[in-house]
Amino acid sequence: MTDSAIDIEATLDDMTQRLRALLTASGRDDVALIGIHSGGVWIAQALHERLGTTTPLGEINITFYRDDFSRIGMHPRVKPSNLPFPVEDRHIVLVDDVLYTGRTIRAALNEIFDYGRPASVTLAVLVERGGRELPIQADIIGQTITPAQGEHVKLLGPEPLVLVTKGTGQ
Ligand SMILES: O=P(O)(O)OC[C@H]1O[C@H](OP(=O)(O)OP(=O)(O)O)[C@H](O)[C@@H]1O
Ligand SMILES: O=c1cc[nH]c(=O)[nH]1
Repeated sequence: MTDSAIDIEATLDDMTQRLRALLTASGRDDVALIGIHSGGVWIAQALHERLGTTTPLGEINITFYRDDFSRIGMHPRVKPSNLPFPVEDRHIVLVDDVLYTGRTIRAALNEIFDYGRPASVTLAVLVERGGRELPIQADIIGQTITPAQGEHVKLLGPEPLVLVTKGTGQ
């Protein structure tokens, strides 16, 4: 089996603890979680279970909202978004696996706001790496990693969850 670049289970436990503390401190105990397809949904599922959140998990697929959509087009079998709760006035926790340029989060926020106006959005990511191209930061970061120039990190899953680092051309 491929070795994970980080201990995912321990990182998820630690994120859950910090997220719970943050939500309690800000009076946002009643939250709805939304994972970004696909790795973000796996992380959101893990946090949803650990937090014991009662609102069903939401999933969004940002394909239509990507700022390079006209360049890459759409995969014919793209999985649709599913937000099984009203977004209006809800405290949302948006979850993704990797935060890099911030463009995926920008697209996800646009999509969420098309469903309604949330009371707040808290961002939780498993890993963040440098390279932001937009003024977007996460509230909860599992691990900060510094891949070498040209390396790409990817979360494999859903079972087991493994974070791999690949050089360009591999
Ligand atoms: O901050 P950014 O520069 O937007 O990068 C982060 C995004 O990149 C990856 O998704 P990707 O679109 O590569 O697809 P994947 O979920 O299939 O890996 C990852 O899952 C994040 O959603
Ligand atoms: O390294 C990276 C950069 C963008 N998105 C990823 O998933 N990994």
